[in-house]
Formats: sequence, structure tokens, C-alpha cells
Amino acid sequence: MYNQVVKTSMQLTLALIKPNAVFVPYVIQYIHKILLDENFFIIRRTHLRLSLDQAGDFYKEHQLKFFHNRLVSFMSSGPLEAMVLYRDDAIAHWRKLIGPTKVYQTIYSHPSSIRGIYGLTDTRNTIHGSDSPATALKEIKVFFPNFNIEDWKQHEEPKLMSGMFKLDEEAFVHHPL
Ligand SMILES: Nc1ccn([C@@H]2O[C@H](COP(=O)(O)OP(=O)(O)OP(=O)(O)O)[C@@H](O)[C@H]2O)c(=O)n1
Ligand SMILES: Nc1ncnc2c1ncn2[C@@H]1O[C@H](COP(=O)(O)OP(=O)(O)O)[C@@H](O)[C@H]1O
Ligand SMILES: [Mg+2]
Repeated sequence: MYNQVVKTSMQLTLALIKPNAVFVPYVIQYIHKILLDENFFIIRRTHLRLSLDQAGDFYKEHQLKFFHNRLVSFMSSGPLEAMVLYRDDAIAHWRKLIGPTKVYQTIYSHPSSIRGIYGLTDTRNTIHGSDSPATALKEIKVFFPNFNIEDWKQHEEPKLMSGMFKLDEEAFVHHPL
């Protein structure tokens, strides 16, 4: 029974490293180190550039905001590093590590969060995390259209949960054995 309780709090989420940071080695290294230190599994990882339309779709909820135009042009200005993460309470835990959205405040309120350290501006805030389980599923589909969660749950998740995995350091992905 205890196992079941633990398992139900496990979650998938999507992390994105935004274009201002995606090719800055010390930022990438810092983010990857946090992921391992905080016991996230890196389930899938890729680099992908969104078109203007795809970025607009990704941030549809913000289409009437004053920053929408700059947000969408920024997010489609270069490749993103996308990762499917898995952990106990992954969604909230990742967002806590990221820090609040608006960098000009976050540098004072949460100076040791990722955005507090490496965010540049409220738009170019370096990192993304899904905000709910439903959003996570939707966002994972955008970057990993071939990732079949049901298959993964059946074939890969049990191995991760029983310790049968190894980190492929070059790909920076945990592979089930
Ligand atoms: N109507 C507005 C316009 C701007 N701002 C805030 O004012 C700050 C400075 O805006 P701006 O100079 O346009 O942004 P930049 O610092 O140049 O950076 P970016 O375009 O990456 O956000 C931003 O954090 C923005 O969130 C705001 O709260 N309300
Ligand atoms: N006030 C703002 N000024 C400029 N850009 C913003 C502002 N608010 C949000 N953004 C940009 O839009 C993205 C999406 O906003 P939101 O969903 O509110 O935040 P979060 O990324 O923390 O979930 C932010 O990560 C940031 O890049
Ligand atoms: Mg959001």
C-alpha cells in the first residue's frame, strides 16, 4: 500500500530552456546539475525550434497580454532545449526551483532560484515549467509527439521505479535497463 501512495504522487512535467540560455554552457550545466541533485528523472530530451505560429499556440493563454508579441518572437528566435521530467511532485517542485515569472522582482525575492540567478528580463527568463498536470500533458505533446505516455508507463516507468536505469551522460537522459 505504501508503494501505491508514493507512486500516485509521481508526475511528469515539461522543462524548457529558453533561447537566451540554450547555448550558454555554464547555465546549461547549472540547470542539469540541479535536476540530478533534486532527483529528477530525465525521461526524454531534445532541441527544437518553434515557428512563430507554434510559439503563439504554445502561449495561447497569453494572446491578449501586452507582452505576447515579444514573448512569441523571443520563443521562436532560436532552438529550445526541451526535457520531459519525472519525479515526486515534479510540477510544483520544478516551478519552485525555477522561481517566479518576473525576473526584475525575482532577483530580489528569490535570488537563488534559476530565474533569480540566470534570468535576463521578465520575457527572457531562461526557463519554463508546466503549471498543471493537464498543461504538462499538452506541452509534452508539442515537443515529443511520439512519446506515448501509456507505453512509457507500462514499459519504462516500472524499471525506473525499481532502480533499473542508468544515466546516459552524453545524451543527458535516464535510460531504463
Ligand atoms: N505595460 C507594461 C510594460 C512593461 N512592463 C514591465 O516593464 C519591464 C521593462 O520592460 P521593457 O524594457 O520593455 O523590457 P526589456 O527589459 O527590454 O526586456 P524584455 O523585452 O525581454 O521583456 C518588463 O519587465 C515588463 O514586464 C509592465 O509591467 N507593463
Ligand atoms: N509581465 C511580463 N513582461 C514580459 N514578459 C512576460 C511577463 N509575464 C510573463 N512573461 C513571459 O511570458 C511567459 C509566460 O508567462 P506565465 O505563464 O505568466 O509565466 P510562467 O512562465 O512562470 O508560467 C513567461 O515565462 C515570460 O517569458
Ligand atoms: Mg505559464
